Amino acid sequence: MENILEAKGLSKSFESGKNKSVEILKNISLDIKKGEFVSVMGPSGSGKSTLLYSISGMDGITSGSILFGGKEIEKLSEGELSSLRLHKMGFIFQQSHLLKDLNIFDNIVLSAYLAKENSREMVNNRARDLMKKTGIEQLADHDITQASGGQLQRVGICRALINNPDIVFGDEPTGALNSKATREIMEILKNINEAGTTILLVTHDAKVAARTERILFMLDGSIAGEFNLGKYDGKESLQVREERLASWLVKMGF
Ligand SMILES: Nc1ncnc2c1ncn2[C@@H]1O[C@H](COP(=O)(O)OP(=O)(O)OP(=O)(O)O)[C@@H](O)[C@H]1O
Repeated sequence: MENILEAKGLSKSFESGKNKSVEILKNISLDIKKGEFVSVMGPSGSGKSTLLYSISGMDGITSGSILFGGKEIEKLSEGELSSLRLHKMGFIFQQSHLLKDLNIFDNIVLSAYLAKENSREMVNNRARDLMKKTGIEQLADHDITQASGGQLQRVGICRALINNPDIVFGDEPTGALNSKATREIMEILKNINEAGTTILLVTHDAKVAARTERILFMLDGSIAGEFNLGKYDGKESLQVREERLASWLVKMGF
């Protein structure tokens, strides 16, 4: 399968005090194939979120290169990069970052109205379809204050998918949810992935990672190892996947 995303020799440093910088990502190279469902695990502070924001072009890098669909994203202008993020990428965060002044439906469609790629009618139909698939169709007119954490995360998923992105990035997308809502959100992501969308998640939760296909383990700014569990297609129980992943994580010193 073709790579959708590649990082080559990616490093990133942050300024820390006068004339000092600290290297957070250290010479990382990785490939994400089209249609893969990948998660990134590792101890707190190992650089997982920084990796996600760097390879999605949300945050700049210090050296190396990132290729999206074979194109080097650092060579894109700010306008081209925003267009790439708007049309080809979707983002789901731990907190849904929704706009308080808009109802749930308008939060979902906003970026598609801005993208102007499709008519409002088409966008509205897609939003309704996504809301149905994620089980929140009854919430269209509600304020975001009237929804539960799990419902808001579904709104965040609909918003991330409204422009039919090629890849969805998630930073602890189930981090604020209880275990039932986590399972439901992971089931939705599994369906999205089966429909062809590539997904890359950061998670600290082995139960979440066990539902993904390949797990990258970060340690101190580097990818210390990866574990290929294969697609979660029902051939093997989730419990067996969790056990296989847990024993690998122990070997990795997690
Ligand atoms: N904007 C920033 N400026 C300076 N240092 C930063 C910045 N963002 C992150 N860091 C540092 O980079 C390191 C990695 O942070 P990052 O959030 O990527 O880790 P993480 O593995 O996602 O952690 P967690 O699991 O706790 O969310 C941390 O030491 C953090 O303090």
